[in-house]
Amino acid sequence: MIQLKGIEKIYQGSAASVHALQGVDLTVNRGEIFGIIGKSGAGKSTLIRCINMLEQPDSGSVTVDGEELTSMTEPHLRQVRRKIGMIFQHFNLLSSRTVFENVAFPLELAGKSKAEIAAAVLPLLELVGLADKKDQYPAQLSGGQKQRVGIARALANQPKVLLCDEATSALDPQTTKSILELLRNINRQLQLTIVLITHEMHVIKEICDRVAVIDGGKIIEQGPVLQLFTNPQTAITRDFISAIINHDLPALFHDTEFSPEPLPHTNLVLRLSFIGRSAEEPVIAGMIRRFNVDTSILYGNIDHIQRTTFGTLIIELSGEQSSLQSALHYLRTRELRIEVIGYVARHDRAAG
Ligand SMILES: Nc1ncnc2c1ncn2[C@@H]1O[C@H](COP(=O)(O)OP(=O)(O)OP(=O)(O)O)[C@@H](O)[C@H]1O
Repeated sequence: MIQLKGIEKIYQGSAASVHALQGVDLTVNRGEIFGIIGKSGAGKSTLIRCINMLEQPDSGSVTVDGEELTSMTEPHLRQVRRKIGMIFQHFNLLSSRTVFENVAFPLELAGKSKAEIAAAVLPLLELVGLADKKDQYPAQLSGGQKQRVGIARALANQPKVLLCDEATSALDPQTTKSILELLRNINRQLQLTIVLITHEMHVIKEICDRVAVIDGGKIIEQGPVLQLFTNPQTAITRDFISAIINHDLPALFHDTEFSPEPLPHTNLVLRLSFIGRSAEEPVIAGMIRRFNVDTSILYGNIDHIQRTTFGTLIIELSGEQSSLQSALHYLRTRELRIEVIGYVARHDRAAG
């Protein structure tokens, strides 16, 4: 649906230039919700604005629904842009227009008649749950309601793609949740392809199918959201995820030295990651039953990404080295991801 190839963007400043995008390749499939996450200054806004050519790349190609945008004439581009809706962090509503008139605005620009406009706007206001606010002005609305107007306005020309530029960053957690639910609903109902940028991993976790991580103008990692959460490849991704899943060791271990190899009188500390059905299997109970090891659970978390269960456990195993190795071998045969954190000197706290 959307294909970016070799996108480069350099901003020329008076003192220095900024290489904001460096060879970005990205493919967004029809009907999916694709998230782009990155820190401040990573290049997210520049990237999303290249998709509808609000920002002109210096080189590379942008293809949306089969049309290449970078070589288009301005009038042709204006037409194509109608099929790409956009919503913004600060809503960008026209304060002197009512809710109805804000949503009607893009239809007026497209030359629609009054009757056509009335027929289009009211169902959109129903869709976003604001039919009763149609005669109010933006100043009379809450942040969440303003973003709903922004969404209705973005949908007015029946776009195939919706770009969301930090659409929930100015909203409180509860309102964020309801706006994300609305985006998920319209994605399904209208088979709308959605691209969103954010600096918050919980937004990605809540609604995205796939995600790309951008840093210093480059895509450093991308894939299905579940894969990224359960098997992050870069420190930056792990950092984002740690806002949701604790990948750090418990404070108890902060001053502990781990040996990568088993030594006499040491316990084994493991991080186990469970995905899907394996999260529901009694793996730990099975291990304890088979091998003579004591097990302390130091950290545990079970969560859901969309409808898939996943979890993380940090456990400390105590026992004879031969039993620890047998237990480790057993765990490795299960459908889990096992990370050996290391071996620690045996102490009093094991087997809680
Ligand atoms: N119009 C501009 N002129 C010069 N430099 C710019 C311009 N717009 C962005 N930049 C620079 O390009 C880089 C990428 O900026 P961009 O706004 O795309 O990042 P971002 O990830 O969206 O950041 P934020 O989350 O803070 O908005 C930054 O170093 C920024 O300072």
